[in-house]
Amino acid sequence: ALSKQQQNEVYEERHLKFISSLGKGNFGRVDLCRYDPLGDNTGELVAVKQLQSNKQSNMADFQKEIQTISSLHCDYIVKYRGICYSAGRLSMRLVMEFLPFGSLISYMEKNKLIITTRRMLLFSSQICKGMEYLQNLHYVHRDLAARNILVSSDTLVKIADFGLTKIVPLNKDYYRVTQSGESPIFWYAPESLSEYKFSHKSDVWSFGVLLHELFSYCELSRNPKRLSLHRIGCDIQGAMMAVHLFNALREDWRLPAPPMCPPKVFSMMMQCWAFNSEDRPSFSYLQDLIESSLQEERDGAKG
Ligand SMILES: CCCn1cc(-c2nc(Nc3ccc(C(=O)NC)cc3)nc3[nH]ccc23)cn1
Repeated sequence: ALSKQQQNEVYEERHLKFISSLGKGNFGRVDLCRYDPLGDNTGELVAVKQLQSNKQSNMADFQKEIQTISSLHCDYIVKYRGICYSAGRLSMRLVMEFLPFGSLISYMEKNKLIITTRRMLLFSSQICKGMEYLQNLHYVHRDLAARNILVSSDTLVKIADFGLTKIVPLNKDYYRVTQSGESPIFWYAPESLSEYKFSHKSDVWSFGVLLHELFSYCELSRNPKRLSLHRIGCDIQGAMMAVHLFNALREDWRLPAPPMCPPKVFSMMMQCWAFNSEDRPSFSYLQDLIESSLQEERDGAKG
């Protein structure tokens, strides 16, 4: 059941006008809708997520996702607007703020010729702040990747899609999952590959992979899955992929530096990819590294 605060924002289905499909997240589909109670097209645009399959397990996960996102209040996390109960009240829909510039991947591809290092460091800093906020609430995101970052404006990005987010129990510093599901293993830390362990430090590993995507302009030819399969062999299938990837990482293979990537930024990625989770930096330390890189870029610009 939803708390009092969560119930306040109830959207009536009859005023929620479908406009277009925006994308697919974990188990769900996201549509652009206009919430138009006056019926004169002056209503606000919202992003509405609904479950694809109404499998019992997915419904429970969806309710957890709604509880998670409605508890987050941060400039660098996509905002919760409310809930829309469908007719039978069987399935419900999650209403969120609409981010007009779409996914970071499409944004970077479209604008790669005008995106500066400073802009990429600004985006990195915003994602880092969003992750610091999540960590302070004991949330582990578990799916931090460019595909789950949305662009609000030319100077603001936000973390989206909390379908895999879990709360770390107070007495432990990691969360162990049972089902692997559709695992994004190329963003996974070694301990997540070998023991299904997820923690703030495994989120830091994924943040390093996200930095790699960002400084590769999210180009498909250089995406983490393609570069990793090139290393472990493209003929490896299923569970064996995780084994080969783990072995490559244990033998100190890492994603290669993106072309033209500033050395300080690649060094940041390498620190995130420390094999032992306790050797990885915290998000607040990463914040300081990014700030010092940003300052260097500002000084450099002055010449
Ligand atoms: C992250 C995976 C699930 N997912 C979330 C969204 C989403 N999209 C958008 N805006 C958006 C998306 C696409 C485009 C576009 O031009 N496409 C060709 C323009 C604007 N705002 C959102 N607010 C909350 C979720 C959400 C889409 N997929």
